[in-house]
Amino acid sequence: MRDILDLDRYPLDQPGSPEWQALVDRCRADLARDGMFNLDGLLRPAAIEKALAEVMPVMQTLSFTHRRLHNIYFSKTVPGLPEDHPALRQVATVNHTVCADQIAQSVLLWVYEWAPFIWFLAAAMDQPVLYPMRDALARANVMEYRDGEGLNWHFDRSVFTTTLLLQAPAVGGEFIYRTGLRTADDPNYDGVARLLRGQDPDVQSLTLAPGTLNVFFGRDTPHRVAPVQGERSRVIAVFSYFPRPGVEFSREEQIGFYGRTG
Ligand SMILES: O=C(O)CCC(=O)C(=O)O
Ligand SMILES: [Fe+2]
Repeated sequence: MRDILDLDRYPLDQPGSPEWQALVDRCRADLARDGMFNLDGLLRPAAIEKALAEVMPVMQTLSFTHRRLHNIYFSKTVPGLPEDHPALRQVATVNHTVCADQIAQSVLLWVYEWAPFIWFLAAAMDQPVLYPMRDALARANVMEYRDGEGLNWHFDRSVFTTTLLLQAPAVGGEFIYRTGLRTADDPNYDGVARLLRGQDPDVQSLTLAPGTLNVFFGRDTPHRVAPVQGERSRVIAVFSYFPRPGVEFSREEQIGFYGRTG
């Protein structure tokens, strides 16, 4: 794992050491302030190359083209919300997805399942324990955004989302997010409608560098990826963990996100 992750800078392999605890504390402080934390350069350059060499042939031949109109909830209806409420406004997404079952033996899946990585995330997220998903498709994805493609406004299924950027585009592809828009108790539909109208002053934008680990509260932080411009695509791994074991998408969700069940 030392060849893959920069464990000199980020001692994930020494849980409980003062250096590990300092890193956890730093991530918690960032989360409290920004709703996210970043570990720049966690994935070493040679490992990025290896991950891309493993994933891109699959991306070019077997990826699912995710192209659809959807609302921010990825769900046709929301109980208690009239169908014409502006929070349900439709937006368009196009990108390409490789699922975990298509890259079972890969650097990325190895990182996804590496226990010290999961322990570190649990500590940073203040969770007693975290589990990888059981879902053969959704547990880990690699998404490619080509010229003109992006991912539109949405909330994630998991409380927090973990990404590792593998390739950055020359222009566009910014990660755009709005921290603290809703809570478990307050869905803030009017705030969602204002965001979708482009009138939320608290929207922030982040340009990630390859190798950066980004962790954010995806379930309650609406986010999108701005359209990529130019030849070089944006390629990113997305990992999902849950505080309980055995989590799976519904068949409907699998079809909606991946065009198949698994
Ligand atoms: O590409 C990204 O940076 C975010 C991906 C994402 O939001 C998702 O897969 O749910
Ligand atoms: Fe997301």
